[in-house]
Amino acid sequence: MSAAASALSAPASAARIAAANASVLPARVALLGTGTVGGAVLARLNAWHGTRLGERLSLVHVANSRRAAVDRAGLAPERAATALTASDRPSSLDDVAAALSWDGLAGDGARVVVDATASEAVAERHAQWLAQGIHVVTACKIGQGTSLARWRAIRDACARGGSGYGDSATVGAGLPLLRSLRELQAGGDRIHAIAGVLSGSLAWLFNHYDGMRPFSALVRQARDAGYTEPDPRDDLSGEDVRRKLLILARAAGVALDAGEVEVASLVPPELAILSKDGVDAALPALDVPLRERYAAAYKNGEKLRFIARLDCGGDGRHTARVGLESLPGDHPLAGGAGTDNKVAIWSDRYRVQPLVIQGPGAGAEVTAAGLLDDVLRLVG
Ligand SMILES: NC(=O)C1=CN([C@@H]2O[C@H](COP(=O)(O)OP(=O)(O)OC[C@H]3O[C@@H](n4cnc5c(N)ncnc54)[C@H](OP(=O)(O)O)[C@@H]3O)[C@@H](O)[C@H]2O)C=CC1
Ligand SMILES: N[C@@H](CC=O)C(=O)O
Repeated sequence: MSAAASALSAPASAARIAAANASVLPARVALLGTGTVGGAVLARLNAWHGTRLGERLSLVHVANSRRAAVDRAGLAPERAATALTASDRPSSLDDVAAALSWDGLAGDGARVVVDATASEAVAERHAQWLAQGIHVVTACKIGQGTSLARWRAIRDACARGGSGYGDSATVGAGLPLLRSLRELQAGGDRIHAIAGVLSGSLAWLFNHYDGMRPFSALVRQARDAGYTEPDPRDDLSGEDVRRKLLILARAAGVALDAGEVEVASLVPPELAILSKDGVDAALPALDVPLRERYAAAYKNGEKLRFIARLDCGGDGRHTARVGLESLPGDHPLAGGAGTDNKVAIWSDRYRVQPLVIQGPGAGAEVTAAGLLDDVLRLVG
Protein backbone atom coordinates (compact mmCIF):
# COMPACT_ATOMS: atom_id res chain seq x y z
CA MET A 1 0.00 0.00 0.00
CA SER A 2 1.50 3.40 -0.92
CA ALA A 3 1.86 6.22 1.57
CA ALA A 4 -0.78 8.13 -0.33
CA ALA A 5 -3.30 5.31 -0.35
CA SER A 6 -6.24 5.74 1.95
CA ALA A 7 -5.81 3.99 5.25
CA LEU A 8 -9.55 4.29 5.53
CA SER A 9 -10.79 2.14 2.73
CA ALA A 10 -10.78 -1.56 3.34
CA PRO A 11 -9.15 -3.45 0.51
CA ALA A 12 -11.57 -4.87 -2.04
CA SER A 13 -11.79 -8.36 -0.55
CA ALA A 14 -12.80 -7.11 2.89
CA ALA A 15 -15.20 -4.62 1.35
CA ARG A 16 -16.84 -7.38 -0.72
CA ILE A 17 -17.28 -9.60 2.31
CA ALA A 18 -18.67 -6.70 4.30
CA ALA A 19 -21.06 -5.76 1.50
CA ALA A 20 -22.22 -9.34 1.04
CA ASN A 21 -22.98 -9.63 4.73
CA ALA A 22 -24.22 -6.11 5.32
CA SER A 23 -27.89 -6.91 4.88
CA VAL A 24 -27.86 -9.81 7.31
CA LEU A 25 -24.99 -9.57 9.72
CA PRO A 26 -24.18 -6.68 12.03
CA ALA A 27 -20.44 -6.06 12.36
CA ARG A 28 -19.00 -7.19 15.68
CA VAL A 29 -17.43 -4.31 17.60
CA ALA A 30 -15.04 -4.20 20.58
CA LEU A 31 -14.75 -0.83 22.33
CA LEU A 32 -11.56 -0.20 24.31
CA GLY A 33 -11.76 2.83 26.59
CA THR A 34 -14.88 4.15 28.27
CA GLY A 35 -13.60 7.57 29.37
CA THR A 36 -14.42 10.92 27.73
CA VAL A 37 -14.37 9.64 24.14
CA GLY A 38 -15.40 6.01 24.77
CA GLY A 39 -18.34 7.19 26.89
CA ALA A 40 -19.50 9.38 24.00
CA VAL A 41 -19.19 6.41 21.61
CA LEU A 42 -21.51 4.44 23.88
CA ALA A 43 -23.95 7.38 24.03
CA ARG A 44 -23.99 7.68 20.23
CA LEU A 45 -24.50 3.94 19.78
CA ASN A 46 -27.33 4.14 22.28
CA ALA A 47 -28.96 6.99 20.34
CA TRP A 48 -28.94 4.70 17.29
CA HIS A 49 -30.90 2.00 19.14
CA GLY A 50 -33.73 0.74 16.93
CA THR A 51 -32.43 2.61 13.85
CA ARG A 52 -30.87 1.22 10.67
CA LEU A 53 -27.46 2.48 11.78
CA GLY A 54 -27.79 0.68 15.11
CA GLU A 55 -28.72 -2.57 13.35
CA ARG A 56 -25.41 -2.55 11.47
CA LEU A 57 -23.29 -2.91 14.60
CA SER A 58 -23.21 -5.36 17.49
CA LEU A 59 -21.17 -4.34 20.53
CA VAL A 60 -19.70 -7.57 21.89
CA HIS A 61 -16.79 -6.37 24.06
CA VAL A 62 -16.34 -3.24 26.18
CA ALA A 63 -13.28 -2.64 28.35
CA ASN A 64 -11.41 -0.04 30.32
CA SER A 65 -7.94 -0.61 31.75
CA ARG A 66 -9.33 -2.63 34.68
CA ARG A 67 -12.37 -4.63 33.58
CA ALA A 68 -14.12 -6.04 30.53
CA ALA A 69 -17.73 -6.92 29.78
CA VAL A 70 -18.30 -9.44 27.01
CA ASP A 71 -21.49 -10.75 25.45
CA ARG A 72 -21.16 -12.67 22.20
CA ALA A 73 -24.84 -12.00 21.50
CA GLY A 74 -24.34 -8.23 21.85
CA LEU A 75 -24.34 -5.77 24.76
CA ALA A 76 -26.99 -3.05 24.84
CA PRO A 77 -24.96 0.21 24.67
CA GLU A 78 -27.07 1.85 27.40
CA ARG A 79 -26.25 -1.00 29.75
CA ALA A 80 -22.60 -1.45 28.78
CA ALA A 81 -21.23 0.94 31.41
CA THR A 82 -23.24 -0.77 34.17
CA ALA A 83 -22.23 -4.20 32.89
CA LEU A 84 -18.61 -3.08 33.02
CA THR A 85 -18.88 -1.81 36.58
CA ALA A 86 -20.53 -5.05 37.67
CA SER A 87 -18.09 -7.27 35.77
CA ASP A 88 -15.44 -9.23 37.62
CA ARG A 89 -13.66 -10.10 34.38
CA PRO A 90 -10.23 -8.45 34.22
CA SER A 91 -9.42 -6.44 31.12
CA SER A 92 -7.04 -8.31 28.83
CA LEU A 93 -6.03 -7.37 25.30
CA ASP A 94 -5.46 -11.09 24.65
CA ASP A 95 -9.25 -11.62 24.87
CA VAL A 96 -10.32 -9.05 22.27
CA ALA A 97 -9.93 -11.13 19.08
CA ALA A 98 -11.74 -14.10 20.65
CA ALA A 99 -14.67 -11.90 21.71
CA LEU A 100 -14.95 -10.63 18.13
CA SER A 101 -14.66 -14.03 16.51
CA TRP A 102 -17.53 -15.62 14.61
CA ASP A 103 -16.54 -19.13 15.76
CA GLY A 104 -19.68 -21.08 16.53
CA LEU A 105 -21.83 -18.26 15.19
CA ALA A 106 -23.66 -18.38 11.88
CA GLY A 107 -21.70 -15.90 9.83
CA ASP A 108 -18.41 -14.40 8.75
CA GLY A 109 -18.98 -10.67 8.91
CA ALA A 110 -16.83 -7.69 9.75
CA ARG A 111 -14.96 -7.28 13.05
CA VAL A 112 -13.83 -3.94 14.41
CA VAL A 113 -11.73 -2.77 17.37
CA VAL A 114 -12.46 0.83 18.37
CA ASP A 115 -9.52 2.28 20.29
CA ALA A 116 -10.70 5.12 22.55
CA THR A 117 -7.70 4.86 24.88
CA ALA A 118 -4.42 6.74 25.10
CA SER A 119 -2.65 3.44 25.70
CA GLU A 120 0.70 2.43 24.29
CA ALA A 121 -0.17 -1.24 24.98
CA VAL A 122 -3.34 -0.98 22.88
CA ALA A 123 -1.55 0.87 20.04
CA GLU A 124 1.09 -1.87 20.02
CA ARG A 125 -1.69 -4.37 19.18
CA HIS A 126 -3.13 -2.51 16.19
CA ALA A 127 -0.94 -4.25 13.61
CA GLN A 128 -1.63 -7.67 15.11
CA TRP A 129 -5.43 -7.22 14.90
CA LEU A 130 -5.22 -5.78 11.39
CA ALA A 131 -3.14 -8.75 10.22
CA GLN A 132 -5.91 -11.02 11.54
CA GLY A 133 -8.45 -9.26 9.32
CA ILE A 134 -9.91 -7.15 12.14
CA HIS A 135 -10.48 -3.49 11.25
CA VAL A 136 -9.07 -0.96 13.72
CA VAL A 137 -10.64 2.47 14.21
CA THR A 138 -8.75 4.76 16.54
CA ALA A 139 -8.81 8.11 18.28
CA CYS A 140 -5.39 7.36 19.74
CA LYS A 141 -2.45 8.80 17.80
CA ILE A 142 0.20 6.48 19.23
CA GLY A 143 -0.33 3.92 16.45
CA GLN A 144 0.43 6.10 13.43
CA GLY A 145 1.94 9.15 15.10
CA THR A 146 5.05 7.79 16.81
CA SER A 147 7.77 5.66 15.20
CA LEU A 148 7.95 5.17 11.45
CA ALA A 149 8.43 1.43 12.07
CA ARG A 150 5.06 1.16 13.78
CA TRP A 151 3.36 3.26 11.11
CA ARG A 152 4.79 0.93 8.44
CA ALA A 153 3.77 -2.16 10.43
CA ILE A 154 0.18 -0.89 10.52
CA ARG A 155 0.09 -0.32 6.78
CA ASP A 156 1.68 -3.71 6.03
CA ALA A 157 -0.77 -5.43 8.37
CA CYS A 158 -3.73 -3.82 6.56
CA ALA A 159 -2.45 -5.22 3.28
CA ARG A 160 -1.84 -8.69 4.77
CA GLY A 161 -5.15 -8.90 6.63
CA GLY A 162 -7.34 -7.26 4.00
CA SER A 163 -8.43 -4.92 6.79
CA GLY A 164 -8.84 -1.15 7.11
CA TYR A 165 -7.51 1.43 9.56
CA GLY A 166 -9.87 4.26 10.50
CA ASP A 167 -7.84 7.27 11.59
CA SER A 168 -10.16 10.26 10.99
CA ALA A 169 -10.43 10.97 14.72
CA THR A 170 -6.68 11.11 15.26
CA VAL A 171 -6.24 14.54 13.64
CA GLY A 172 -8.84 17.28 13.91
CA ALA A 173 -11.18 15.01 15.92
CA GLY A 174 -12.87 13.82 12.74
CA LEU A 175 -12.53 16.97 10.59
CA PRO A 176 -11.95 16.01 6.92
CA LEU A 177 -8.19 16.61 7.08
CA LEU A 178 -6.65 13.21 6.36
CA ARG A 179 -9.41 12.49 3.87
CA SER A 180 -8.67 15.72 1.97
CA LEU A 181 -4.94 15.01 1.84
CA ARG A 182 -5.60 11.54 0.44
CA GLU A 183 -8.17 12.75 -2.06
CA LEU A 184 -5.85 15.48 -3.36
CA GLN A 185 -3.11 12.90 -3.95
CA ALA A 186 -5.53 10.41 -5.47
CA GLY A 187 -6.36 13.18 -7.93
CA GLY A 188 -2.70 13.59 -8.89
CA ASP A 189 -1.64 16.44 -6.60
CA ARG A 190 1.59 16.54 -4.64
CA ILE A 191 1.32 18.10 -1.19
CA HIS A 192 3.68 21.09 -0.84
CA ALA A 193 3.08 22.26 2.72
CA ILE A 194 0.74 22.09 5.69
CA ALA A 195 0.41 24.67 8.47
CA GLY A 196 -2.08 25.28 11.20
CA VAL A 197 -3.59 24.84 14.61
CA LEU A 198 -3.85 21.10 15.30
CA SER A 199 -4.63 21.09 19.01
CA GLY A 200 -8.20 21.67 20.17
CA SER A 201 -7.19 22.21 23.79
CA LEU A 202 -4.39 24.67 22.95
CA ALA A 203 -6.71 26.49 20.55
CA TRP A 204 -9.28 26.78 23.33
CA LEU A 205 -6.63 27.95 25.81
CA PHE A 206 -5.22 30.67 23.57
CA ASN A 207 -8.70 31.75 22.43
CA HIS A 208 -9.60 32.32 26.10
CA TYR A 209 -6.37 33.50 27.69
CA ASP A 210 -6.34 37.25 28.29
CA GLY A 211 -3.27 37.57 30.51
CA MET A 212 -5.48 38.25 33.54
CA ARG A 213 -6.69 34.87 34.76
CA PRO A 214 -3.95 32.39 35.61
CA PHE A 215 -3.18 30.17 32.61
CA SER A 216 -3.20 27.14 34.95
CA ALA A 217 -6.86 27.77 35.83
CA LEU A 218 -7.76 27.63 32.14
CA VAL A 219 -5.79 24.39 31.73
CA ARG A 220 -7.90 22.84 34.49
CA GLN A 221 -11.05 24.08 32.74
CA ALA A 222 -9.96 22.60 29.39
CA ARG A 223 -9.15 19.30 31.09
CA ASP A 224 -12.54 19.20 32.86
CA ALA A 225 -14.28 19.92 29.55
CA GLY A 226 -12.60 16.81 28.07
CA TYR A 227 -10.40 18.67 25.56
CA THR A 228 -6.98 17.72 26.91
CA GLU A 229 -5.19 14.40 26.85
CA PRO A 230 -5.54 12.31 30.01
CA ASP A 231 -2.24 13.98 31.03
CA PRO A 232 -2.49 17.66 29.89
CA ARG A 233 1.29 17.84 29.61
CA ASP A 234 0.93 15.78 26.42
CA ASP A 235 -0.84 18.81 24.92
CA LEU A 236 1.26 21.54 26.56
CA SER A 237 4.54 19.90 25.60
CA GLY A 238 3.56 19.86 21.92
CA GLU A 239 3.78 16.05 21.90
CA ASP A 240 0.14 15.61 20.88
CA VAL A 241 0.63 18.12 18.05
CA ARG A 242 3.88 16.43 16.99
CA ARG A 243 1.97 13.14 16.66
CA LYS A 244 -0.74 14.80 14.59
CA LEU A 245 1.83 16.45 12.32
CA LEU A 246 3.56 13.09 11.85
CA ILE A 247 0.24 11.47 10.90
CA LEU A 248 -0.52 14.27 8.43
CA ALA A 249 2.98 14.23 6.97
CA ARG A 250 2.98 10.47 6.45
CA ALA A 251 -0.47 10.66 4.85
CA ALA A 252 0.95 13.40 2.61
CA GLY A 253 3.68 11.07 1.37
CA VAL A 254 6.50 12.31 3.62
CA ALA A 255 8.09 9.50 5.66
CA LEU A 256 8.79 11.84 8.56
CA ASP A 257 10.43 10.46 11.70
CA ALA A 258 9.44 11.73 15.15
CA GLY A 259 12.94 13.16 15.76
CA GLU A 260 12.69 15.30 12.63
CA VAL A 261 9.99 17.49 14.16
CA GLU A 262 11.36 20.47 16.06
CA VAL A 263 9.13 20.87 19.11
CA ALA A 264 9.04 23.91 21.41
CA SER A 265 7.39 22.76 24.64
CA LEU A 266 5.38 25.01 26.95
CA VAL A 267 6.06 22.74 29.94
CA PRO A 268 8.72 24.07 32.34
CA PRO A 269 11.27 21.45 33.51
CA GLU A 270 9.91 21.43 37.09
CA LEU A 271 6.49 20.36 35.73
CA ALA A 272 7.90 17.93 33.17
CA ILE A 273 9.67 15.78 35.76
CA LEU A 274 6.62 15.15 37.97
CA SER A 275 4.58 11.96 38.07
CA LYS A 276 1.05 12.32 36.66
CA ASP A 277 -0.42 12.58 40.18
CA GLY A 278 1.66 15.65 40.95
CA VAL A 279 0.72 17.60 37.82
CA ASP A 280 -2.43 19.40 38.95
CA ALA A 281 -0.84 21.07 41.97
CA ALA A 282 2.17 22.17 39.90
CA LEU A 283 0.24 23.68 36.96
CA PRO A 284 0.79 27.27 38.27
CA ALA A 285 4.42 26.90 37.08
CA LEU A 286 2.94 27.78 33.68
CA ASP A 287 1.50 31.10 34.78
CA VAL A 288 4.46 33.52 34.74
CA PRO A 289 6.07 32.36 31.45
CA LEU A 290 2.73 32.42 29.64
CA ARG A 291 1.82 35.85 31.06
CA GLU A 292 5.13 37.17 29.70
CA ARG A 293 4.56 35.62 26.27
CA TYR A 294 1.04 37.07 26.20
CA ALA A 295 2.19 40.56 27.23
CA ALA A 296 4.86 40.66 24.50
CA ALA A 297 2.34 39.59 21.84
CA TYR A 298 -0.29 42.01 23.10
CA LYS A 299 2.17 44.92 22.92
CA ASN A 300 2.64 44.21 19.20
CA GLY A 301 -1.10 43.79 18.57
CA GLU A 302 -0.52 40.05 17.98
CA LYS A 303 -2.18 36.80 19.06
CA LEU A 304 -0.57 33.66 20.46
CA ARG A 305 -1.32 30.49 18.52
CA PHE A 306 0.23 27.02 18.83
CA ILE A 307 1.17 26.21 15.23
CA ALA A 308 2.41 23.11 13.43
CA ARG A 309 4.28 23.56 10.16
CA LEU A 310 5.42 21.06 7.55
CA ASP A 311 7.27 22.08 4.42
CA CYS A 312 7.43 19.07 2.12
CA GLY A 313 10.22 20.53 -0.02
CA GLY A 314 10.46 19.77 -3.71
CA ASP A 315 13.81 18.04 -3.49
CA GLY A 316 12.87 15.33 -1.00
CA ARG A 317 14.04 17.52 1.90
CA HIS A 318 11.42 18.52 4.42
CA THR A 319 11.18 20.58 7.59
CA ALA A 320 8.69 20.23 10.42
CA ARG A 321 8.19 22.26 13.56
CA VAL A 322 5.66 22.76 16.31
CA GLY A 323 5.42 25.61 18.83
CA LEU A 324 3.84 28.81 20.06
CA GLU A 325 3.87 31.69 17.57
CA SER A 326 2.88 35.31 17.90
CA LEU A 327 0.81 36.14 14.82
CA PRO A 328 -0.67 39.40 13.57
CA GLY A 329 -4.33 39.60 14.60
CA ASP A 330 -5.50 39.40 10.97
CA HIS A 331 -3.26 36.42 10.09
CA PRO A 332 -5.37 33.64 8.51
CA LEU A 333 -4.23 31.12 11.17
CA ALA A 334 -5.04 33.49 14.05
CA GLY A 335 -8.80 33.22 13.49
CA GLY A 336 -11.18 30.62 14.90
CA ALA A 337 -13.07 30.19 18.15
CA GLY A 338 -13.49 27.60 20.88
CA THR A 339 -11.53 24.43 20.12
CA ASP A 340 -11.26 25.22 16.42
CA ASN A 341 -8.48 23.60 14.45
CA LYS A 342 -7.54 25.60 11.38
CA VAL A 343 -5.30 23.96 8.81
CA ALA A 344 -3.98 25.27 5.50
CA ILE A 345 -2.87 22.80 2.80
CA TRP A 346 -0.80 23.84 -0.22
CA SER A 347 -0.67 21.42 -3.15
CA ASP A 348 -0.28 21.50 -6.94
CA ARG A 349 -3.77 22.88 -7.42
CA TYR A 350 -3.71 25.04 -4.26
CA ARG A 351 -0.31 26.54 -5.04
CA VAL A 352 -0.91 30.13 -4.01
CA GLN A 353 -4.12 30.20 -2.01
CA PRO A 354 -4.22 27.13 0.25
CA LEU A 355 -7.17 24.89 0.96
CA VAL A 356 -8.24 25.81 4.51
CA ILE A 357 -10.14 23.43 6.76
CA GLN A 358 -11.54 24.72 10.05
CA GLY A 359 -13.79 23.34 12.78
CA PRO A 360 -13.88 21.91 16.31
CA GLY A 361 -10.69 19.93 16.92
CA ALA A 362 -11.42 18.36 20.31
CA GLY A 363 -14.38 17.22 22.36
CA ALA A 364 -16.08 13.94 23.14
CA GLU A 365 -19.03 14.18 20.76
CA VAL A 366 -17.22 15.18 17.57
CA THR A 367 -14.52 12.60 18.22
CA ALA A 368 -17.03 9.81 18.86
CA ALA A 369 -18.88 10.78 15.68
CA GLY A 370 -15.60 10.65 13.72
CA LEU A 371 -14.84 7.19 15.09
CA LEU A 372 -18.26 5.79 14.28
CA ASP A 373 -18.22 7.36 10.79
CA ASP A 374 -15.05 5.37 10.15
CA VAL A 375 -16.60 2.18 11.56
CA LEU A 376 -19.60 2.50 9.24
CA ARG A 377 -17.39 3.22 6.22
CA LEU A 378 -15.25 0.16 6.93
CA VAL A 379 -18.03 -2.34 7.56
CA GLY A 380 -19.81 -1.41 4.32
N1 LIG B 1 -10.73 14.19 24.25
C1 LIG B 1 -10.71 14.59 22.97
O1 LIG B 1 -11.25 15.64 22.59
C2 LIG B 1 -10.04 13.74 21.95
C3 LIG B 1 -9.33 12.63 22.32
N2 LIG B 1 -8.71 11.88 21.37
C4 LIG B 1 -8.00 10.69 21.80
O2 LIG B 1 -8.93 9.78 22.38
C5 LIG B 1 -8.23 8.93 23.29
C6 LIG B 1 -9.03 8.84 24.60
O3 LIG B 1 -9.09 10.11 25.18
P1 LIG B 1 -10.06 10.39 26.42
O4 LIG B 1 -11.35 9.67 26.24
O5 LIG B 1 -10.09 11.87 26.58
O6 LIG B 1 -9.23 9.71 27.61
P2 LIG B 1 -9.78 9.19 29.02
O7 LIG B 1 -8.64 9.23 29.95
O8 LIG B 1 -11.03 9.91 29.40
O9 LIG B 1 -10.17 7.66 28.73
C7 LIG B 1 -9.21 6.70 28.43
C8 LIG B 1 -9.86 5.35 28.61
O10 LIG B 1 -8.96 4.35 28.15
C9 LIG B 1 -9.00 3.28 29.07
N3 LIG B 1 -7.84 2.41 28.92
C10 LIG B 1 -6.53 2.66 29.21
N4 LIG B 1 -5.78 1.57 28.95
C11 LIG B 1 -6.62 0.62 28.49
C12 LIG B 1 -6.47 -0.72 28.07
N5 LIG B 1 -5.27 -1.32 28.08
N6 LIG B 1 -7.56 -1.42 27.66
C13 LIG B 1 -8.78 -0.84 27.66
N7 LIG B 1 -9.00 0.43 28.05
C14 LIG B 1 -7.93 1.15 28.46
C15 LIG B 1 -9.11 3.97 30.40
O11 LIG B 1 -9.48 3.06 31.40
P3 LIG B 1 -9.57 3.49 32.96
O12 LIG B 1 -10.86 4.24 33.09
O13 LIG B 1 -9.57 2.18 33.65
O14 LIG B 1 -8.37 4.33 33.24
C16 LIG B 1 -10.20 4.99 30.05
O15 LIG B 1 -11.48 4.40 30.10
C17 LIG B 1 -6.83 9.53 23.47
O16 LIG B 1 -5.92 8.78 22.70
C18 LIG B 1 -6.97 10.94 22.88
O17 LIG B 1 -5.77 11.40 22.28
C19 LIG B 1 -8.76 12.16 20.03
C20 LIG B 1 -9.47 13.25 19.61
C21 LIG B 1 -10.13 14.16 20.54
N1 LIG C 1 -5.95 16.69 23.39
C1 LIG C 1 -6.27 16.75 22.02
C2 LIG C 1 -7.58 16.07 21.78
C3 LIG C 1 -7.77 15.73 20.39
O1 LIG C 1 -6.95 15.11 19.73
C4 LIG C 1 -6.35 18.20 21.57
O2 LIG C 1 -6.30 19.06 22.43
O3 LIG C 1 -6.46 18.46 20.36
